[in-house]
Amino acid sequence: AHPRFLGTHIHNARAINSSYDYIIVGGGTSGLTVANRLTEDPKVNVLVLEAGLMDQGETYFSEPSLAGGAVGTKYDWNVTGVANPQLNNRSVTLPLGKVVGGSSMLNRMVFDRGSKADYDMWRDLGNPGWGFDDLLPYFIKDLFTQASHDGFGLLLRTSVMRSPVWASRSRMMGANISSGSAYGFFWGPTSLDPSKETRSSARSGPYEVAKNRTNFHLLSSQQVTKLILDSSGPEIKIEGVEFKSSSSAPVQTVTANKEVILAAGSIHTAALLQLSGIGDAAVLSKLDQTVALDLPGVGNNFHDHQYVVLAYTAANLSLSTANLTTNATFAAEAQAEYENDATGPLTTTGTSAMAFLPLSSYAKNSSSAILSAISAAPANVSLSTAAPPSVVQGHMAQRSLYSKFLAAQDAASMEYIWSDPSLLIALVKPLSRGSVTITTLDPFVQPAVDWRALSDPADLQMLNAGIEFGRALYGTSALKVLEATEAMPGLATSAESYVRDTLATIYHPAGTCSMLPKDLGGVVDVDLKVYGVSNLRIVDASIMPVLPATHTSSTVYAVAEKVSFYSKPLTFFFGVL
Ligand SMILES: Cc1cc2nc3c(=O)[nH]c(=O)nc-3n(C[C@H](O)[C@H](O)[C@H](O)COP(=O)(O)OP(=O)(O)OC[C@H]3O[C@@H](n4cnc5c(N)ncnc54)[C@H](O)[C@@H]3O)c2cc1C
Repeated sequence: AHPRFLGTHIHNARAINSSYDYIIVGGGTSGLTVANRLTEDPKVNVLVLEAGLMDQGETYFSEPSLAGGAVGTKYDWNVTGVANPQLNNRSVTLPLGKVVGGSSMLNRMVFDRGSKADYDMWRDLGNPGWGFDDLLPYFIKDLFTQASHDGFGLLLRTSVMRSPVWASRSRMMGANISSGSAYGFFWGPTSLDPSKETRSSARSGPYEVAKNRTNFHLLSSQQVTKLILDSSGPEIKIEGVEFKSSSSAPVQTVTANKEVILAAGSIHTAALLQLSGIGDAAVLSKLDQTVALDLPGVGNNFHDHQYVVLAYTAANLSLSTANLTTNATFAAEAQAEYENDATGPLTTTGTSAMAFLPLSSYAKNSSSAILSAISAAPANVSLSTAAPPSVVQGHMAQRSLYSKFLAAQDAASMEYIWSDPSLLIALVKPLSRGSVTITTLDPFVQPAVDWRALSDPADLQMLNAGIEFGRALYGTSALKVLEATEAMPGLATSAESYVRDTLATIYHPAGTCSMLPKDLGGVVDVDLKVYGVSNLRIVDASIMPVLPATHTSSTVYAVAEKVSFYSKPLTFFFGVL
């Protein structure tokens, strides 16, 4: 047995206990949120195993204007997807946090929620208790216990507007983004501590709150490589996990007295299940993996938000983000202002002015044709031929709800982010579905991430319409003052070829362990327990059956808050508002 260690962040793997009530795999956004809630009960002890490092206080983890600076560094898994024929055989890179705090440390800090229709779709797919009204208390709870007037929590707010043209002249369309009407133009909130104007993350929030509790241990730089299964009973039981600091390091083990909770994110949670013999038997057998549990949904239903840039130059833009790189005096003043007073342009990420629009708004002329094409297409049009029957059934159920969703006026499918003087245009309700699959039993080889973007032709049609609408915005009186010229794609290039050449992820992978009925390709039930396993839950972005039309972090926190309540043994729940 290991000697008992009464610390929190443990640097020596030998210093942990031999068993814990709960073992959480992944110390990211969802994992740390659940760890914080579980360790509120001093009788419960929790170990978080995190593959990444603890940060060293780098400025890109705190200053809003440097948000995303950790992408491509040692704090990023640096995953590359498989070549996609629909994208002219390009492989798209997918940044993912590999650090204590996970992707909440790498993200661009937009902190919004989807519309009522987004989460009601989750409920209507066979998940009672997961509609917008059910989730709202957990959105409000988030990391932070005290709600402010806008419902986004005291530690979160927006700051100085660095895009005055868009922000002041875009017509505010009355969007009430915190209570289920997340469509129209708005100034997006950011996850930001207003007392210091620094990033709020799972590291600065739940980790800081929980870190001095003696019942909370976090072991970083240790990758969980396998779940240890006991298959002797009617349901599989997870006895514990194996972990290693590197491919060549010795395997270590730790035992779970109650539950193992997977929070390794949409790519690695699915891969870890497959490495442990839980997944689509057809896929596992090909790898000579012993099939402990045939659960075809694992790794399927993978989807992500995706964007292109409509790039402009502007003759009449006096103040812009670019001044920070092109004007040394301006940049020095901004830096001094931030350091001395925590004010000024460096308090923003530069991408807070945004619009989420329904199909009928951005595709006025083509929305009927797009809806008809979706209805007429074979239900499995976007799926691989290898998709298991239950996954096909689940996709059919999604598509029938999509048709209603896309026809609605109060549900968005396209996002516009102002990045002066250009626009990022993101498809936030894609129909195409891909997969995440291990290709070897070596846990240090990244799984194949097959995005299959644009495999459903309707996605391309929506993006084409989205680009046309974006162009039209520059002709409105609000934006005409910029005297802007389109730089990319430029009128000589067709929108379609531009999309195929440049479409990229906007960093919201989801769906690979969907919360759905099992016969619809589900992996977890409404308590987020894995089907067929008595003590295994999944709490990360992989459980989203359909991506909401919003940036995902606030939804990830809300899901983790909701499941913490289910997980908590013998504790009382006092309400969340
Ligand atoms: C570059 C970028 C920009 C983004 N921008 C925004 C934004 O502006 N707004 C927004 O709302 N959302 C944004 N997101 C998305 C959002 O941050 C994620 O949806 C969310 O953080 C995912 O939370 P998670 O708990 O599912 O996974 P993560 O937070 O990624 O946590 C997973 C953790 O598990 C660890 N792990 C993985 N495998 C193992 C293993 N085998 N053993 C041990 N540990 C393991 C990882 O290292 C990681 O720390 C962005 C994401 C990225 C990457």
